[in-house]
Amino acid sequence: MKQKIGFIGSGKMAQAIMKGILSSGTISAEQIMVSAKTEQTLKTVNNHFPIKTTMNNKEVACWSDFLFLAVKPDIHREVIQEIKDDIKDDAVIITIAAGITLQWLESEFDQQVKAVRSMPNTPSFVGEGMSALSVNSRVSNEEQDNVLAIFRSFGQAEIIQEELMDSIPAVSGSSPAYVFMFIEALADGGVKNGIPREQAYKFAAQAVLGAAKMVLETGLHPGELKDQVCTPGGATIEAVSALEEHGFRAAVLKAMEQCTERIKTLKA
Ligand SMILES: NC(=O)C1=CN([C@@H]2O[C@H](COP(=O)(O)OP(=O)(O)OC[C@H]3O[C@@H](n4cnc5c(N)ncnc54)[C@H](OP(=O)(O)O)[C@@H]3O)[C@@H](O)[C@H]2O)C=CC1
Ligand SMILES: O=C(O)[C@@H]1CCC=N1
Repeated sequence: MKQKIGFIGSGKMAQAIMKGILSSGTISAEQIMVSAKTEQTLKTVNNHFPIKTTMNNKEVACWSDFLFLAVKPDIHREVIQEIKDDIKDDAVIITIAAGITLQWLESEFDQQVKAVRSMPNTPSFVGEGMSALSVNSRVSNEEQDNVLAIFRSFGQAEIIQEELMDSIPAVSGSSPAYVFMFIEALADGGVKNGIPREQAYKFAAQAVLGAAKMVLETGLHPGELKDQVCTPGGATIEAVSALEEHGFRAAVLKAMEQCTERIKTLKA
């Protein structure tokens, strides 16, 4: 791919994407330019990635064929006001922000903008991202393929109906946070029983990675995979029983409900 990719905002999510893109080798460092609010962040970015950086959002806007808006939802309006007259006529604008809709982007840019709404996640950093994307009618099939190629360079990506976008953070955008909590808790339990902490993290994280791969690669129902671990009258079913008793699944569903409620309030 030869196009130029810009990022306005270089925080945690943008840096995860940059790392994933560059590690894939699909896009070279010369094809990426980023901006941020502070010089401190751009210095950090430059320490990790040999890419162009600037404090000037307009410079990124007029340079980019694919322009990521990687700022928080409530910063989108001020950034768009600043850059909207500078973007290329055929630029594809990609927001990664929770709650920012395609219709809102179209109205804020006040022109026939090509817009993509996306929800990536931080495992993009290691090339294992999961991103959901919706595009507006002005994005051509070829442009959609290019956007998918960018997102697939750092993990998996799928187009979904925009109506479902508010529900994606709870299941894949935010969920790495709860999975990290789960891994931390597993490791704490191991440490409690005397396993050295570093080994406990490794055993816990590899068990989560392996379990996820089993779901993705066997095609078996997660319940069936769970059943395969539970030896009748054995130890695992005791753990499963205790998790049910303490509302494990209900806690996850409640967390997701609250996450989705919050997304609705983040709409600009
Ligand atoms: N973190 C995550 O796991 C995910 C986040 N997202 C979305 O990504 C977006 C960013 O989140 P996240 O990376 O976590 O947040 P961060 O706070 O880490 O990053 C925000 C970035 O925006 C920059 N910024 C703020 N104001 C401006 C401005 N006026 N012009 C240019 N840059 C500006 C900040 O600059 P500086 O660093 O200099 O202050 C910072 O680099 C959000 O919209 C969020 O919904 C989506 C999926 C997952
Ligand atoms: O916490 C947030 O609002 C963002 C959206 C998904 C992950 N982080």
